[in-house]
Amino acid sequence: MADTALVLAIDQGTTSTRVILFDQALSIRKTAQQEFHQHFPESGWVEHDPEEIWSTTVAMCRQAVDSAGASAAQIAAIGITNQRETTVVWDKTTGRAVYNAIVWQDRRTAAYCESLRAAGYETDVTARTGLLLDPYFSATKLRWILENVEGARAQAEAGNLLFGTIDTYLIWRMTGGKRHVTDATNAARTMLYNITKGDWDDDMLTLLDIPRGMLPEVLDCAAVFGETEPGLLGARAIPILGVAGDQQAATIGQACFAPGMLKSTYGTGCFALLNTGTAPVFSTNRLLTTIAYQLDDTPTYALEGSIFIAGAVVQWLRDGLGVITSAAETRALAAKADPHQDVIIVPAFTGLGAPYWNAECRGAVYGLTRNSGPAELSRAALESVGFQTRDLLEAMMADWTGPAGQNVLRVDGGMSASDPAMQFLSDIINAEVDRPQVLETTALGAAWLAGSHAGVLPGQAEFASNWSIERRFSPSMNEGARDTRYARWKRAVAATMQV
Ligand SMILES: Nc1ncnc2c1ncn2[C@@H]1O[C@H](COP(=O)(O)OP(=O)(O)O)[C@@H](O)[C@H]1O
Ligand SMILES: O=P(O)(O)OC[C@H](O)CO
Repeated sequence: MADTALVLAIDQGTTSTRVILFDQALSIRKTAQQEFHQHFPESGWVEHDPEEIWSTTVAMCRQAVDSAGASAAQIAAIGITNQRETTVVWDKTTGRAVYNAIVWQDRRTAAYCESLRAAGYETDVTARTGLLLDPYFSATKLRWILENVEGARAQAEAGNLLFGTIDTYLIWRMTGGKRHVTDATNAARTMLYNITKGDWDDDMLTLLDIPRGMLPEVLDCAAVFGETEPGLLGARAIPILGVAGDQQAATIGQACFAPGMLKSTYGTGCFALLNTGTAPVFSTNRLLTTIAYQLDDTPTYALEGSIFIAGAVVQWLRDGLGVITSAAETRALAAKADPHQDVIIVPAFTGLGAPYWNAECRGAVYGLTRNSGPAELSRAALESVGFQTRDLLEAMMADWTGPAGQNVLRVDGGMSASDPAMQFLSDIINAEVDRPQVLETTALGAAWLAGSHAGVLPGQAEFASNWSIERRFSPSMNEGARDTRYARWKRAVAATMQV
């Protein structure tokens, strides 16, 4: 193992592209980050420009390497982690996308999903893919492009168009069009992949009328995905050896390798994943079944709860209401909130995700008085994330009969920096909440996949034993208060869904 070996992790997220250079001690040498444009062409539609995703990725890779004073020769491997489900279709000759990337948040296929549900398909779709019939996933977005972009269906049937999630699109570009591949975790988010058979599902392809030839080859998370075109990051071709969807990469970065271990990532939204081992657990409580990671041809499954608004509620206080100027201000404001007021925000700005899956309802604030102000709203915003997490964990625990892990929730993501939010979370779920030293767990997971496959980072057991805690939050709320407050939240959600 050369001392100089570095691993480059690309974290292509919903709002920004981040590239982190790790050394062999898994310390961060350099981070480069750039936001890109969000396009909202119609109500409920969200798109990204694939060229901008590509250009920010190349620019941030170069910036991270250059500003670290490193050279391509020192980079042993590249790992990629990405916003999941977001769908790109491109022409395999020109490399140009035929339409913008349709983002995971986009709801344009809601009516089509509803028609499939009304026709009785949901149970079968869930049995095959682990997912629910929701516009969130790639399949109906891909179908929309084939139906609505002029000439796309004919081109696809002639074998000229390719489909990919963002990992696949980036690898295609990075390898100069030589490799059309994805990993099992990203495949599992398309609603076209049979998660128990480990292959694209022909019945799903028939149902949605999608040509199989458009789909990438599916590999393990640590595998040879290709190598960069010389010139992209210096003269040397660099191998791409690790890929996982961002929430799965965070599960890996949090070393949740044993059944019963649970992580929750608080970024724009919140995604909680419970490792359920090598056999899938199918939810009876409206959670998703997904692949946490696949190594050595063996999938490890997870139950997933997806909340669409977590840190975004704090952004709304800042950008929508203008009552704060930075997210961190919520800490001091929440501490000043009147303890006699019980303001509740149900942040259903784009409907509610798991376990409610209500696309139609919209947000609400309850319990306002003449004295309610920025302090009470800040506290309510931070608490809304704890309440929503409890909803997820209640559903998970109802589904899960395996070992309880350590009855600990490992947290990460930008909002996990908020001490009051994490303390309330611990209080309302009545469990320990552990915040790790490295909060960039998503990039860390991708780096570990690539670096361990390259032989420059430790194996799974040593990686897990190196995971270290920065702070543990323990529950301090009494049971009566916890029950009263959670019951009020449930009433607030019920009322919000009725309006
Ligand atoms: N100190 C803080 N207190 C509360 N929320 C925070 C704090 N710092 C960041 N956030 C929230 O975290 C989110 C950013 O987290 P990040 O992991 O970068 O998200 P993403 O990857 O989804 O863009 C923002 O929505 C922001 O409002
Ligand atoms: O880009 P993020 O961090 O908001 O994550 C998005 C998720 O992968 C969507 O499923």
